Parts: sequence; structure tokens; C-alpha cells
Amino acid sequence: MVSPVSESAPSLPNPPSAAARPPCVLVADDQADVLEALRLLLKRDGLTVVTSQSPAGALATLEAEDVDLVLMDLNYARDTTSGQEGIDLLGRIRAQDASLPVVVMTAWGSVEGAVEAMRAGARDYVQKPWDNTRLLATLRTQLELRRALKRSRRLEEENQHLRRGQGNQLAMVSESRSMQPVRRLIERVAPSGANVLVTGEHGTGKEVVARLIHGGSTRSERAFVAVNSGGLSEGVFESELFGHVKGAFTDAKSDRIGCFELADGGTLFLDEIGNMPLSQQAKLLRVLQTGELHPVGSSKTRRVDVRVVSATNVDLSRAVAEGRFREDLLYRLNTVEVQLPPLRERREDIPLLAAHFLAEQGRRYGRPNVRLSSEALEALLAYAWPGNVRELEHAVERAMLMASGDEVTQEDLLLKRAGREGMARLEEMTLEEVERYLIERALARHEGNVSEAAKGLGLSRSALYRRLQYYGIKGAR
Ligand SMILES: Nc1ncnc2c1ncn2[C@@H]1O[C@H](COP(=O)(O)OP(=O)(O)OP(=O)(O)O)[C@@H](O)[C@H]1O
Repeated sequence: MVSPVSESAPSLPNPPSAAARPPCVLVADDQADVLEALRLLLKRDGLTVVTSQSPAGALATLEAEDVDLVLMDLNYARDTTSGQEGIDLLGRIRAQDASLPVVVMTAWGSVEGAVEAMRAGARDYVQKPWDNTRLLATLRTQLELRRALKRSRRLEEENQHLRRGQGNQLAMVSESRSMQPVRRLIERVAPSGANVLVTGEHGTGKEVVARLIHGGSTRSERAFVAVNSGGLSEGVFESELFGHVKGAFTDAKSDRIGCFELADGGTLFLDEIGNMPLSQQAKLLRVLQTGELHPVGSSKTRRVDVRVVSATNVDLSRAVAEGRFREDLLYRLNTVEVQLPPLRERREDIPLLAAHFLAEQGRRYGRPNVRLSSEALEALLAYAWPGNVRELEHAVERAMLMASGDEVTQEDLLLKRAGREGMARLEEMTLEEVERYLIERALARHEGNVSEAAKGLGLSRSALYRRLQYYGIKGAR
């Protein structure tokens, strides 16, 4: 069931975490001696310094480097006293990135210049000649504010992801013999930091495994970010994974942190990896090889330290042989492979899983005493479970709602059956349940192929997609 892949397969390099990088300050001033003095002062204080002697040079540096703060003079050679060139530069920096703090340096006694700069968006000002301690304190305050702002944005995006995801499900019920090697492998690889590929049919618990691996690793205190990487359109893919900067495209109203950066220091779960188009595979591979990425619309390089756990129900070796999946990407992803058996091959787990879900739903619906009748349990054991653990979970929830007393009967389970009996059940189902059922059947018949399933159902592809989203049906391709 479990096949560790060669130990020598390459894994994601571990570049220094972006969070540990010292802040980078761009100092812009046209006087070389001023630049040098500031460079030494700031470097001694542990900051990374890049310098520029002209407004054009400053803008070019901002394009290329990941700068956290700008310290800029207001006066440049072309226009030494009015400060207008400096104000222009300030405006252009703000247009590029309004969240980037700018501290201006003004000539001694030039209060109007300082006031104008503050009006134009500078966060603070220092007068020349500067006082070292005060200057450093000013810069530190602004850098702290920026860090706090970035952190709160990041938390906000993480929360959105958690809300979109399934919470922190860490329980894995798995007592069956066929699940023992899986459990042992998870325990062994979780702390190793190696990239893991989890394979198995839909609903077998691949995401549960990914969360367990994250929970058992040294990264457990950092984010676990799950993304359905096989379901992203070409336009959304890069923005979702690598982020974008404001103005990168029409709808980019503000900067967005991508999943890779959200998972920095933690684990990125790439679900449905086998459905990723080749063009997206190439972009993903580049980031896995270098640990570096560019948000859409930015030329700045960002470094990330991410462990990748991916999942698929597709036979990737076959996909490689058929030219649908890159072999080099597969080697990056499957340093270790965990294969999850379908539920029909681990029937011993069915009673335990059913009891687990019954207890969970009992808590949810305030019915802690609901139990399965022995006929209901027999029916569960006899059923084929094409939808695996997810289908069992839904069946138990539905049964909890159907059961009139504290005992769930076989009838309450509404298990799908062919023939006349199935039709009788159909009559008892709601319209939505029937629709969902037919969609699932069509997808199963066409091995998850949405175009084919849509044709079979007499729907357009987009109409079927809308319904898949509405019913939360996964696994279509
Ligand atoms: N061993 C298990 N113990 C407890 N709950 C489980 C187990 N396996 C799966 N589940 C539950 O079943 C549901 C489906 O699991 P999960 O989403 O991990 O499956 P999956 O294989 O990733 O599905 P898909 O292929 O559709 O993405 C989830 O609600 C999960 O919590």
C-alpha cells in the first residue's frame, strides 16, 4: 500500500525564510558621501542597504529589490532647492506601492518641505544634518509598523483560507490492517520535512493525511495552506499561488499574498495536482527548484521556505508516460508517496468511522445518544462506497437527520441502490438530493471528466461547474 520512493530524489531546497531576512532600506540621495555615511550607519544597525543617487535609479531599484523602507532626500541636482523633484519621486513611489513607508530628509530649517512631503504621503521626516540615534529610531518605528501591517494582512488571508478550508481536522480513524503501514509511514515522514505525494481515490482522506503530516512536523506552528491546484484557470493560477501586486491586472485593486508566501515556513497542500495543465506545471516546477517566486506584476524576487504535500487520484506515472505530467515535477513532489486504500479495501474501519461521524454529528445536532441499529451497520458493511470516507460521512449525517428516535435504522441511511429499490428511495429524496445524486453518477460514469458528464446530463460545462461548486462536489477534471 505504501511505496517510499528513492531517498535520492531531489526535494525542495530550503532557502532562508523570508521572515528571517533583515529589513532592506533604499537610501536615495545625490551626494555620494551622504549615501556612504548612511549606508555604514544602517548596516551597523543590522539593516540591508541599497542606495541610489537619482530618482530614476531609485525607482529602478524599487522594481528590482524587495525594499521595506525608503529613506530619501528631497533635493536633487536638477532642482536643488525647491524639493519638487523629491516630491515627484515620492509620488511615484506611492503610486508603485502605497504601503511602502517613505521617510524624507529635508534641509535644516526647511519646514515647508517637510510639511509638503508629509502631505504627499511621507510617513516621517528627518532634518539634515541628522542625529544618528533619532534617525535610527525613526526608521525602526516605520519598519515595525510595516511588519505589523504585513503580519495582519497575512493573518487575514490565512483566516480566509481556513474559512474556505475544512478547519483543523486532525483525527484519522484507521484501525484496519491495510491502514497500519500508512500510519507508520506518516509517522516516519512527517518530521523529515520531505515532500510527500498522497494518492488515493476521491474521498479517501488525502487531505486528512496532509494535515497529519503537517501536524507531526517541526512546521506545525506555522500555516497549513490548502489549494485546489488542479481546478485553477490559467488567469487565476499565478495570482492564487504567487500573489499579485496592485494594478497587475484590471481586478487587482490591492496587493495579494499568494499561497506559497502564506505557507512560508509551513506546509502547502496542493490538491488535485494530477489535473494541473502542463503550462502551470512548468511555473510550479520553477518555484520548487529555486525556492523563489515573482508575484504577478512584480519583478521582485521573493524567497520562500515551503514544504509541499500534494495529492491526486490520477495515476501520475501513467500521466507522465502519456505526456500529461512532467516527470521532473513528479520527482520534486513524490520524495515519499503515501497510497491510501479505498474504503472497500478496509472494511474493518467502517464501524469505527461510522461511530466517529455519528459522535461528531451528534455533538453538532445536539443528539449525543443516537446509535446505529445492527441492520444499519450491516448495510454499511455491505455497501461498495464509491465515494469512500466522504460518502460515509455524508450518509451518517443524513441518517442522523432522518432518524426519528435514538436509533439509526437501515432505511435512514438512504444508501443508493440500483433497480426498483433505488427508485423507491429516489421518491423520498429532495429535488436537490436527486440532482446531486445524478451529477455524482454522471461524473463517476465519465471518470470525473466534466465536459463528458455535462454532455450526458444535457448541461453546459459552466452550468455543471456552478452546480459542482454549489454541492461542494470535488474531483471533477
Ligand atoms: N481516516 C479518517 N478519519 C476521519 N475522517 C476522515 C478520514 N478519512 C477521511 N475523513 C473525512 O472524510 C472527508 C473526506 O476526506 P478528505 O477531504 O481528506 O479526502 P480526499 O481524499 O482529500 O478527497 P478528494 O480526493 O475529493 O480531495 C473529510 O471530511 C475528512 O475529514
